[in-house]
Amino acid sequence: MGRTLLEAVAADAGCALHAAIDRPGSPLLGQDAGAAWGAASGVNVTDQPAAVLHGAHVLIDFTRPEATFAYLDACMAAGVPLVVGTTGFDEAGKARIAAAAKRIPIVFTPNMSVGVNLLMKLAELAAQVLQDGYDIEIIEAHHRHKVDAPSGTALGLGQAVAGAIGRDLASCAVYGREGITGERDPKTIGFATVRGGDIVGDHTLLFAGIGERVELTHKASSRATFAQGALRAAKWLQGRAPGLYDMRDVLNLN
Ligand SMILES: NC(=O)C1=CN([C@@H]2O[C@H](COP(=O)(O)OP(=O)(O)OC[C@H]3O[C@@H](n4cnc5c(N)ncnc54)[C@H](OP(=O)(O)O)[C@@H]3O)[C@@H](O)[C@H]2O)C=CC1
Ligand SMILES: O=C(O)C1=N[C@H](C(=O)O)C[C@H](O)C1
Repeated sequence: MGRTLLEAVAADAGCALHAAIDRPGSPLLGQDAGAAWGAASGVNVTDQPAAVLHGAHVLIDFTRPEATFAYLDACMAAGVPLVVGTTGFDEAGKARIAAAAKRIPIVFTPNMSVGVNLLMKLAELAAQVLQDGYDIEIIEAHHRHKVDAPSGTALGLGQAVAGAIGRDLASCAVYGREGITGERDPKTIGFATVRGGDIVGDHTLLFAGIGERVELTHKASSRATFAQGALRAAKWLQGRAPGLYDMRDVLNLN
């Protein structure tokens, strides 16, 4: 995503690259951020967020939770808004982001695409209509390099559905099945994960009833859609009060 973001910034006349940050020890440190695809950006990659954030309008983060926490601290110190696309946080990690959002404006969202955020909205409506007599399952597929499962988007979909029909996701989620599982409990929400090749990101929300089923599916075919969403969120954050926002706020879907 870092590279896709750099390409998106370079192509957007409304954006300018201020800094490019990678982890300590990265072989890219000190190199021009555009070197990876042969387009000089004039900005060298650094592992020192605190040193480069002053003067930035926003930091966009697609990394790992432990890196996000370091960027949260640096953004709070510099008073810089933050867009967090990283997934894989536990409840304590999410609480840490929410606490930081009392001091700086943060957009925190597992999926920056317009289509998935519309899907979240449609999911709530579908769940309200189909909550009785339909088994709810969420199936996601991603590339072989993805390290967290289920995807942040799948969990977000589960949260949206559970919230819409008054179920507690923490107690009704079933993450995969194996062996003699017994019959399906109708109140559960099931998750299934596929990992392989270069799948950019597929999500299906399935309502399976007797005699019919409804499937709501989103398929991302390019990571550019996530980068475009991140830039949209970054622009939307300018001048916002501190607070925890998500992509549905940015897209006016809430
Ligand atoms: N919200 C959304 O729309 C989307 C969210 N994502 C999420 O974004 C995250 C990144 O995805 P992706 O780009 O595919 O992952 P990659 O593994 O390709 O990239 C992660 C980057 O973070 C760096 N990194 C890892 N650990 C640290 C650390 N401790 N400190 C600083 N940097 C670190 C990696 O450096 P190095 O390679 O040198 O280890 C790498 O540059 C994932 O959580 C993914 O789920 C992805 C796409 C869309
Ligand atoms: O890791 C990815 O690639 C993606 N991660 C996000 C997630 O976990 O939901 C969003 C998107 O599907 C791509």
